[in-house]
Amino acid sequence: MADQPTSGVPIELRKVTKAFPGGREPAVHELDLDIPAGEIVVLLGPSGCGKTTTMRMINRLIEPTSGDILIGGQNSRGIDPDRLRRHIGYVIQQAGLFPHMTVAANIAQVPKMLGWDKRRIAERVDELLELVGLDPATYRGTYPRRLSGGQQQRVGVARALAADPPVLLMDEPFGALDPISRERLQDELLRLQDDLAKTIVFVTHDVDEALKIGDHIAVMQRPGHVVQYARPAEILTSPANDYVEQFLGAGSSMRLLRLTKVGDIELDQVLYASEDADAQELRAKIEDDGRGYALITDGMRRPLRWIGLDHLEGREGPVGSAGDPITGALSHRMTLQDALEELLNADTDNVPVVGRRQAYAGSLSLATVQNAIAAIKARERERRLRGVTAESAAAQEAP
Ligand SMILES: Nc1ncnc2c1ncn2[C@@H]1O[C@H](COP(=O)(O)OP(=O)(O)OP(=O)(O)O)[C@@H](O)[C@H]1O
Repeated sequence: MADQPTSGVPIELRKVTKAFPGGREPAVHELDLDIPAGEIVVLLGPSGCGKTTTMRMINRLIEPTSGDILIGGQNSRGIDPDRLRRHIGYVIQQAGLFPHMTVAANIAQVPKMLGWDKRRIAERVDELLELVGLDPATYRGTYPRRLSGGQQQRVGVARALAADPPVLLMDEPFGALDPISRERLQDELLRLQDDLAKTIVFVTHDVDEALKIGDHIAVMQRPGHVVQYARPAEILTSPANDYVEQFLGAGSSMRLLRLTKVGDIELDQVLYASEDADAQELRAKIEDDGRGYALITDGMRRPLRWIGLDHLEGREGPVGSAGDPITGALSHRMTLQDALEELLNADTDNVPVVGRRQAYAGSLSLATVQNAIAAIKARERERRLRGVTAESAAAQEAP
């Protein structure tokens, strides 16, 4: 097995149409879509808008009536369908595992077809089980019926990744799971994708799922075409038309909170110092800063304690162990919604945020979150206004 996973390749759909015999309208109609390498692109839309048909044309489970699909620049019509499918992982709802095969045998299907030797397959199966968070010793010999829905889905993902394909197609993979397992698997997919950088086409009709996991979202409408193709924040703050707006539904502020990561907003820069800092020098800095407190960090800049002027009163030499231990820290990867929950339950108004290697990156308070949401909305209003002005100017110039 190569150490570096094979990263994604771009997929291009060029005027792709699928008309099923006897259908009143085509399932997919002249669809153009550029799916960048290494991104998660979500096909989002109501039932019957052609999401599954689009996806299944990519791995040629369904043949387009017309149009072309290029995978890594190569026209899929020229690739043998079996060969194509070995290079495209496919994950479906309820995993679709073979019940009479063990977990290991299910995962090993494609490597076996590719003629890998037994040892390489066994090593790969264990590696993949680890990757999707299942202990190999416990699960490799188990049968699917003994697994929970979430565990089955993890095995489904491991199976799709078995031969390290550059492309993954995921058709409502978490649709049958309870909300908690579903969230967990979404998080894990994002974590995996950080390392794997596959090109992932993901079908869902769940708006929140799309906003959370998509790098880009293609909002589809019947008959099989794309009405808006943009990044999640843009779809949320400037829906292309009434159809998209209605499909997204109400609650855009709450969705913005879910969509925005703590690391995306401007954090409060509370003064920080190490335990070695001179107590009286720090005291002077805190007085200058005006906030009345600072954060003490260790040598790796990891937050340890809050310190106030009273803790430093009369203290000579280094700060040492003075101050009150912090009761928690927020990760820069958390959504603002999760951060808000923590802030509401925190003992202090400000909570430190940690970035890579748990190093202090800034602080967050309720007021900071509120300002950030207001700023995102104001930016968007301004952008829309500019768009409208440009449109009316163009209309006036028109003969
Ligand atoms: N094999 C088929 N034969 C005839 N019509 C089909 C076939 N497969 C899909 N269709 C029709 O094509 C249209 C698009 O179906 P498709 O399954 O791609 O939609 P979808 O957006 O994935 O819907 P869902 O969310 O319900 O899965 C629908 O009108 C469907 O009835």
